Amino acid sequence: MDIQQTDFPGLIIVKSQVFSDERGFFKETYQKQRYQDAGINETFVQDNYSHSTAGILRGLHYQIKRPQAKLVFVVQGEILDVCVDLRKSSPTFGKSFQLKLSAENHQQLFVPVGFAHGFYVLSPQVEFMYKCSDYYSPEDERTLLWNDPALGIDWPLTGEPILSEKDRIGLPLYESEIFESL
Ligand SMILES: Cc1cn([C@H]2C[C@H](O)[C@@H](COP(=O)(O)OP(=O)(O)O[C@H]3O[C@@H](C)C(=O)[C@@H](O)[C@H]3O)O2)c(=O)[nH]c1=O
Repeated sequence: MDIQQTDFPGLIIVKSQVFSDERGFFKETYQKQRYQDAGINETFVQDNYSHSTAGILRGLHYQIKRPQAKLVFVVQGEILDVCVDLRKSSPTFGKSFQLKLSAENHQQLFVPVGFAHGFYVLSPQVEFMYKCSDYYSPEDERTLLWNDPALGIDWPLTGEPILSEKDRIGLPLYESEIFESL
């Protein structure tokens, strides 16, 4: 397993070993001991799966009282994954991290608690999967505005992104709740 630390404390890029043969390939997408050895100690309690088509933008989401660490990866297609650090005492507070995740590059991103998370779909179809360290809690969910100029995120848009109503009316950083004690 290949582990790459980022400049954002706790945000880790993971690539499992891919075993290819004439039938295709095999890889482990989570293995408790190996991921713990890589510094991912969370207990995951929920697995999620979404399907999206080109031009869809989901996010930027976080739960404020029941924050979720996430282990995210793409099973089909390609996305630009974006995480914004909302941990007040973090050296990268308010900054965004971007990474292309695809079925082809086999990368996963471990997003620790304290980040808002979202992605933009780059391919015709995307199958996206992720593990979460806490349960979905809709009343606790917050949406950070994807195009808040203060975030300076360079989304590689090919037109107007397709958004949910919730995401269209997200709040800019200066009006958003942040993680005061992280
Ligand atoms: C996230 C989630 C949604 N839902 C329901 C609520 C709603 O009716 C429907 C669609 O929800 P959403 O519009 O929030 O789905 P979506 O925009 O895909 O939300 C996800 O976005 C990415 C970027 C994340 O980081 C995830 O944590 C999650 O917030 O699914 C659940 O039942 N459980 C869940 O865990």
